Amino acid sequence: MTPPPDLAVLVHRDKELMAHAAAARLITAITDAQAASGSASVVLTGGRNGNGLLAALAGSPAREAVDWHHVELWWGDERFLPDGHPDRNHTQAREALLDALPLDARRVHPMPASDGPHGGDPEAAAAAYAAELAAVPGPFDVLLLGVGPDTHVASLFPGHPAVRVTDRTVTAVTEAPKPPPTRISLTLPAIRSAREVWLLAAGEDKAEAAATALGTDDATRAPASGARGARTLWLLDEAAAAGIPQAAASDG
Ligand SMILES: O=C1O[C@H](COP(=O)(O)O)[C@@H](O)[C@H](O)[C@H]1O
Repeated sequence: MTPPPDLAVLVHRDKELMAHAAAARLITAITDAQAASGSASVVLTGGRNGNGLLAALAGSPAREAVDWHHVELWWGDERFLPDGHPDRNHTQAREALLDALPLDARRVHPMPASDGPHGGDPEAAAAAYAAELAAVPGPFDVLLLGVGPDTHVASLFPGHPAVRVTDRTVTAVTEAPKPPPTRISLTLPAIRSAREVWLLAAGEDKAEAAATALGTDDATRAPASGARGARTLWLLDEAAAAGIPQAAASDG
């Protein structure tokens, strides 16, 4: 399998190296975007690999090269839980990195919490986030997605109706197969509007997911396969790359 020219698969030795290499790549992407337009927009992901990247970035002296005040931060999905809940992707991102950065609070856009202005109504919360997104011009520069062992990305799970939503940028997700069951997620069309989509997968429990998603175009069966930007990068470690054909991958 030779990947199309707008898709690359990079394989790093292990998950620590993958996290550090992805963090370095993100710093470069942000500084490049800022050099071109004065600001950069990044969509964060939850999960082990997303948080690993943020922790690596927190420990990198090169993070000082970024003008953090002019970074627009969004989330690809959120667990619909009270603000500050330890399982919220926002809480985990704050702990891993964000609290240590000189960000402009007006440019940080967490998805609504279940104790926010929309109460426990995930549909209203999703609509509010879609409106917030629509108010800020321009495509996302980099959209990060952790790939789940079942090929889910953001909160789009295989076979779940949310994968097929195409009439809005943000959707409520109920009855998710992974706890918590109620979530908010960008839709595939919103993900596909990004300049760059980076899919992160490390560890042997991601090997089957990576092989499946890279071998199909059926996003309903394997949501990660439908997560494509103008440019798409799969960032893997050797364990997660174990099932993909050699021809598809390059050493990171
Ligand atoms: O629940 C979620 O899981 C995925 C992947 O998580 P991982 O721990 O298996 O890497 C993550 O991408 C998503 O943002 C999150 O809400």
